Amino acid sequence: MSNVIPASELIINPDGSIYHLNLKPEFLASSVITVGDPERVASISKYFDEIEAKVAKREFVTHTGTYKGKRLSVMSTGMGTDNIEIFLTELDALVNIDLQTRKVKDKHTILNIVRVGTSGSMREEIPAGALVASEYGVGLDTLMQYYVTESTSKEKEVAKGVQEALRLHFTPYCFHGSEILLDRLCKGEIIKGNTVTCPGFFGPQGREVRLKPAIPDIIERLAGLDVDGFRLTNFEMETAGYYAMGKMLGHEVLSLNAIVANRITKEFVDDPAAVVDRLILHTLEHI
Ligand SMILES: O=P(O)(O)O[C@H]1O[C@H](CO)[C@@H](O)[C@H]1O
Ligand SMILES: O=c1cc[nH]c(=O)[nH]1
Repeated sequence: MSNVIPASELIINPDGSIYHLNLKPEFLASSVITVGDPERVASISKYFDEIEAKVAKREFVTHTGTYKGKRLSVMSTGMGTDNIEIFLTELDALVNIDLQTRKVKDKHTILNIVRVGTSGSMREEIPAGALVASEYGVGLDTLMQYYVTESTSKEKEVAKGVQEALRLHFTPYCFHGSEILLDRLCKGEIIKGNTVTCPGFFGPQGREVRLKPAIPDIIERLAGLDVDGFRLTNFEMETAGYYAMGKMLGHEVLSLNAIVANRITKEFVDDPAAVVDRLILHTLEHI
């Protein structure tokens, strides 16, 4: 028998919805497509046969409906792993906690969660316009300093390699995405990669606008890393948080990346929405 989770720890709104996502369990499908940008939710749900629910609070916008008869939720998370921590904790609570009794349910429900996001390539051979499925996510943020995690020896080796390459004062984290979803979605034009998740878009990804990054050669250091054949491919801001939280909470999670920038050739795609749309249509067909 699990303990009652107090009102201050898992917050339920007066209408019975969960605090930040503003959702009730019945509004959530078991397959969820996630995006960073709240406006991207409608650019996916416009392909639905019908939309049964639209809910919004802060950066968390949800549309639930059906695509070719399959029930799906599309949800936005905003940017960064701090948002992903809130997002996945509350998403999991909607299916694995009885919100009336505030107890963990005896039967665990697994969600299929696919991130459809944008990303920058750190490899010349992965051009702007490519689509990448993240096999591993490596987090340069400190979110996992606050959770008790278990990782495989390969994940630990990669994390240590990245720490040494960047001479960081803390250990980054590394987690594998869902094998099941990789098999299902990494096909056609989608290539496999390993994604670095950064706690920012500019300095932490080696961009210099007015401020000097502390690690100005971060791209070269990360792109040059080789841990027994393991190579990093692209930068973004959420994947590692998804993979770590998803594994701890027991869900299938995959991150798909529309490469909009190549940091080596300095290119940015002419029409980012068109690249994202290719990834959206692929995801809707195969999820
Ligand atoms: O396009 P989204 O999903 O927001 O993903 C990427 O784009 C944002 C930065 O522009 C970050 O959230 C990064 O992870
Ligand atoms: O270079 C990029 C492009 C998209 N998103 C990122 O975080 N970085």
